[in-house]
Amino acid sequence: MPVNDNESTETRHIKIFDTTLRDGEQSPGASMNLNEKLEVAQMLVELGVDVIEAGFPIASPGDFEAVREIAQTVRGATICGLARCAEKDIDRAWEALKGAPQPRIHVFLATSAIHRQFKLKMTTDEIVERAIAGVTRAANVCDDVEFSPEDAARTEPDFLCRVVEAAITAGATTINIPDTVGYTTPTEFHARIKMLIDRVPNIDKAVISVHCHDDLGMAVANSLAGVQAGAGQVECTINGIGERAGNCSLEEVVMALRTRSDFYKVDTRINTQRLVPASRLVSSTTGMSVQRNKAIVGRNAFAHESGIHQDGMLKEPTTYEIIRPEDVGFAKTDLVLGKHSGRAALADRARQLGFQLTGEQLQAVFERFKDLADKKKEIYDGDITALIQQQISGNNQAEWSLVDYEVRNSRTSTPTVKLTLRRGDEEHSAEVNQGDGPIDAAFWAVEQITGMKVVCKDFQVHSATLGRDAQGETTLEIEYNGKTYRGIGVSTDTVEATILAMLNAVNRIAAETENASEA
Ligand SMILES: CC(=O)SCCNC(=O)CCNC(=O)[C@H](O)C(C)(C)COP(=O)(O)OP(=O)(O)OC[C@H]1O[C@@H](n2cnc3c(N)ncnc32)[C@H](O)[C@@H]1OP(=O)(O)O
Ligand SMILES: CC(C)C(=O)C(=O)O
Repeated sequence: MPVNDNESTETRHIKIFDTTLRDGEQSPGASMNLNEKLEVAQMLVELGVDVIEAGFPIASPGDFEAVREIAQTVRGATICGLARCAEKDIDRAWEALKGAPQPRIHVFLATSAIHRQFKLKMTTDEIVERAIAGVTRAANVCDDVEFSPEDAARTEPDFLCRVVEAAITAGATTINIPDTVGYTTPTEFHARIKMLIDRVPNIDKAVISVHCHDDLGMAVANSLAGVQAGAGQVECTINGIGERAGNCSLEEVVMALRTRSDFYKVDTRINTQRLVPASRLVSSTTGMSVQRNKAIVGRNAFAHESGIHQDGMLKEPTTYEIIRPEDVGFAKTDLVLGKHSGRAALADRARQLGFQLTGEQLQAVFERFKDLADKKKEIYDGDITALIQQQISGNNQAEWSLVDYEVRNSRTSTPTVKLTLRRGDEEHSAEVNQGDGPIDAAFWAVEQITGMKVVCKDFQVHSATLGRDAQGETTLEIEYNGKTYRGIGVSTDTVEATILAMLNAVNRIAAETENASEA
């Protein structure tokens, strides 16, 4: 068995054994029906996995049927069925698998002292005998037999070597070393695989496999340590689903092996561009959503919100990304605009939206953008467009600007609006207690401060963006001295959007009046 500890220069092929349909399905609530399993199995073939563990045929008629259907119809990967070291399990597994071009029976028996004493109530000799009997029965019908000493990571080293040697002699072609309860550590697991390679005399007759659980969040790290020590197969699941905290995540282990091939010096057959579609399919099929910050396939895995990172990404993507998003099936990097973003990302988005902003315009939009980002979790393109349009249409004559406002309103009382505006260096305030509602009251307050009596000809409010925290856009037309002026205002608060729209229009009037007096 060639060992790829760092000094080796040889590239080894690592088999990817996917157990989404068996161990993954053991996640509470993740059961899949026959059609769903077939769809996932097809996706696994597209992904390029070497082995699909399709189920545990003795578990139920449905599981049997799914393994049988997958064995009959899915081509391009070894199809595997799980069995206890029990005649009826092995026979049932073979019944489901036979007919597949590349069938595999996976026989398991726990070997650790805890499992022997409390669960199986068997001595070490009985375990060895039972393992031999199970593997022999499977090998009599199927050339490809995998044996797993369940809870191997907690099994006494000498006894583990004894069982593994016996299983290989009985015909096992793959020896899978499970860390069934996610207890081991990378250094310890590396040593365990190395020990088997060094001490089991016939180990070169079998491929060593690793099967790690994530109870301490180390399933991927432990699997990688196993590969580094010489394992040739990794057992894993899409999105890391599986018993309890789950299994080693396929997308993470594959991308770690690929991204750090300089270190591991191995390759896999996985078509990595299918990782995100596979993750989405399994998530929608099982109803188990993927957390946003999940490595490789999470929504945030290639999203950047911080200004310093976005600036780096715009200059050179490798500053903050070690994987190209397209390589795992994302369309592109996502530069999310939010409260941590800077001018570089805002200017870039403005350009993408078709606006060429001057330095001054960018600065003004940036200040309003930061105010908005403090109020809103996500800033959409519609928000940015609204901010820019407002700036472009109003920035030349921004004579009156909003400082603050306060609204008091109820179903039974007349609304009150306290408003403060700035003109030049001076602040002007008014409190009005009149109007049909807070928006009408806001109109009165603006009129009172600016001294402009206007007639509202048209007034519309609509949502400029999506979601509960969407920005409202107010557009209005007012008549002043026989002329009509338009105004636009955008805010998450419709009263504020109205005041801003009103000021937008009022400032046009003020600019015109000023120009006329200068002429
Ligand atoms: C680490 C793993 O992920 S192993 C796979 C775990 N997955 C599952 O268990 C899902 C499918 N399981 C099932 O549907 C059921 O447990 C069945 C059909 C397999 C068995 O059901 P039952 O016959 O009712 O047994 P039950 O589940 O209650 O207990 C398991 C029995 O298998 C025995 N057993 C456990 N592992 C093995 C093994 N590898 N080889 C032989 N016997 C075993 C247990 O000792 C126990 O036997 P006992 O009833 O004589 O004490
Ligand atoms: C059946 C074996 C491989 C298993 O799932 C485990 O030990 O976790």
